[in-house]
Amino acid sequence: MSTTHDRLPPTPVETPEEQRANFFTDPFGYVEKQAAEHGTVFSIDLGSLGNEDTVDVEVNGRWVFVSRPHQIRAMYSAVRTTSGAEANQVFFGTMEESVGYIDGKAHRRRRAQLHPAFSGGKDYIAIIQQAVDRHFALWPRGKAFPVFEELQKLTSEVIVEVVCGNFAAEDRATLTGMLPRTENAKYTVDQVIAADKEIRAFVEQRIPGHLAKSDEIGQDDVFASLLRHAADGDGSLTGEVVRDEVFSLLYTGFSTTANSLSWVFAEITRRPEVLARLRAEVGERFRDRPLRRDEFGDLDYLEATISETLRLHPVSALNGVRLLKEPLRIDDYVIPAGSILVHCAYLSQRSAEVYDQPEEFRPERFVGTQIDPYVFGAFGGGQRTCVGRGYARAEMKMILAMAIAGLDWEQSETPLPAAKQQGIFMGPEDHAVITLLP
Ligand code: HEM
Repeated sequence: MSTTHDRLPPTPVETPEEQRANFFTDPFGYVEKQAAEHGTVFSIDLGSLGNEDTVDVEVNGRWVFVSRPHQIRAMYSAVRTTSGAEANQVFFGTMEESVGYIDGKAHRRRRAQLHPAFSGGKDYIAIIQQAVDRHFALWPRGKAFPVFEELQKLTSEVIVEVVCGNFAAEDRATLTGMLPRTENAKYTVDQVIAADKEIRAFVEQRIPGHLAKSDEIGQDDVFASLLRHAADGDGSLTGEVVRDEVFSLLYTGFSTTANSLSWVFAEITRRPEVLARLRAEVGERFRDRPLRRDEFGDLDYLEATISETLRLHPVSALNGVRLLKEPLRIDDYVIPAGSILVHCAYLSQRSAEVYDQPEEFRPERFVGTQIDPYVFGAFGGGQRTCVGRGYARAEMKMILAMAIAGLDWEQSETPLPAAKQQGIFMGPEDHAVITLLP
């Protein structure tokens, strides 16, 4: 238990309501301000997570941000004394039964059930290539357009195919059309919640039909694979669980990559030297054919450009969140039980203590280097590291390789757009406006 002698992390002078309003208006700007004033460990009151029955709300409102590799290591190593599920409620409000919402053994088992689908089990590369071909042909030529909106359509179509490939074509088209309504700053919170509910209901309605003909349909999408585990006697996979798991994968699967790809476009349309190196590496190879698995390793500079983009533009200021069940010492502070630890990759990845010349966009820094999860935190860390990180990198690599080989665009002369919350995730405020040459 915490005592009055424990040193608590410094906190802003504003009222809790002001802290929340300031953070949610400009998460990156607000954490930067706190780090400049208070150093590498500080807390912001982002509100209780509705856990008043189980934790002390006096401390539950404290979200303690950490951003140095040894602090992040301490946070992720405290597996037995932290809960990701309880802290994740801040994100997964409408994905109640999904992997983000469970801890311990059940969490490990669910991850094992999801893992094969996202680690090479399915040939999603061919799916991506076909979708890219169709979508690139439709992107406007000779006039400025927000590439984020186009990327959302593309990444939704691909994730629907990967997760729900056995749905009827019209159902897949409906889902693909619905998903972008869940992540775009132009929609109100109420509109987003309504879209979440609609999609979950749509998925749920299809469960009985798929169960009935499970012998006929392929087992090669995530939906079918979860239903098979359920049919094999895994009682934890109820209809509600399958519904929420499928929704969580569809949502995280399209929105994160669309935002991150938009940042790549925003960066490379302003950096002719980076684009020239990418063009030299990619060449003509992927204009008309997919990137083969054995060629993935060849594109070091492209891979490094994706890492460098995720370093400067993580999708969130909250890259890993864990509710403390017991006090934890971090540097001079004893963080009380009930607090929520936050791994803030935005701060660590822009710190001169962690990266050399952090403000510069230099993909070279990642070429030929091993990624250290406590230094590069765009995918979170520890036992809950992003389930879809391999898939996300492969999808982004494929789309970018085909864009670099097959599209040409005007160089942008305007400053890089500010980051803006699009839904759960952060993307370029202007939705990354680009102009393709005819
Ligand atoms: C650029 C793309 C992506 C980024 C930057 C990203 C980032 C993250 C982060 C920071 C976390 C939290 C990890 C933690 O708590 O330690 C996470 C978790 C998760 N991600 Fe991703 N993600 C991406 C793509 C995807 C994709 C494509 C999928 C699925 C298709 C996905 C599915 C998930 C799931 C299910 C979790 C929860 C894992 C758990 O709690 O065990 N993500 N992701």
